[in-house]
Amino acid sequence: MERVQVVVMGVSGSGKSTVGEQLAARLGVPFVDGDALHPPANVAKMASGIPLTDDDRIPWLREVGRVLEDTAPEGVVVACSALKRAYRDLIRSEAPGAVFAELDGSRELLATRMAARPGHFMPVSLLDSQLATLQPLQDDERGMRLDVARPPHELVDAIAAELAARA
Ligand SMILES: Nc1ncnc2c1ncn2[C@@H]1O[C@H](COP(=O)(O)OP(=O)(O)OP(=O)(O)O)[C@@H](O)[C@H]1O
Ligand SMILES: O=C(O)[C@H](O)[C@@H](O)[C@H](O)[C@H](O)CO
Repeated sequence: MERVQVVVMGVSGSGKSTVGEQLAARLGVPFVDGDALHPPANVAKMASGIPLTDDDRIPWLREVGRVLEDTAPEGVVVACSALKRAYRDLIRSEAPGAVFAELDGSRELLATRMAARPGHFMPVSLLDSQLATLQPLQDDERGMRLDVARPPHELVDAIAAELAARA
């Protein structure tokens, strides 16, 4: 198998962790949750309802890129919001082979899923800022966009098929 360096991206509640973990298992590569790479100060900020700034995110995005590049020779799946084009450019500067799978959903569906999720640090009140910050994947970026109204196993199938078609 070709080396796979996949970023499962999207706003909070879009299913990055759920889909990313299952995709990694399907591909037989490690899974890393980008939330675990945030410095504690970033998590504390989000938990108190304050959106992160570019300055908060930039060192974290570099780390995401390094993890994509260095984790394992067979590749890795990383869950990372990667909301702006410039953020994805930064990740690609560390990991040029990165492919992005963007999880898209309506505000209503995302808010419902966030509210139903117990014990997570991210408040639903930050969803609007996440959506306002999001710059969807552009045509010249390697990747794909998927509708999160579909069940996780279908999303995993679709991403795996697209990766296989590109290999
Ligand atoms: N495709 C799906 N269909 C139904 N429920 C889903 C789907 N994807 C995720 N969920 C559920 O929605 C909630 C949010 O998913 P998850 O925590 O994976 O999102 P996330 O993007 O990783 O969020 P965050 O970045 O805020 O941690 C979870 O309770 C999860 O079980
Ligand atoms: O860039 C950001 O604002 C963050 O990465 C968020 O997206 C969260 O970490 C994540 O979604 C947890 O809810």
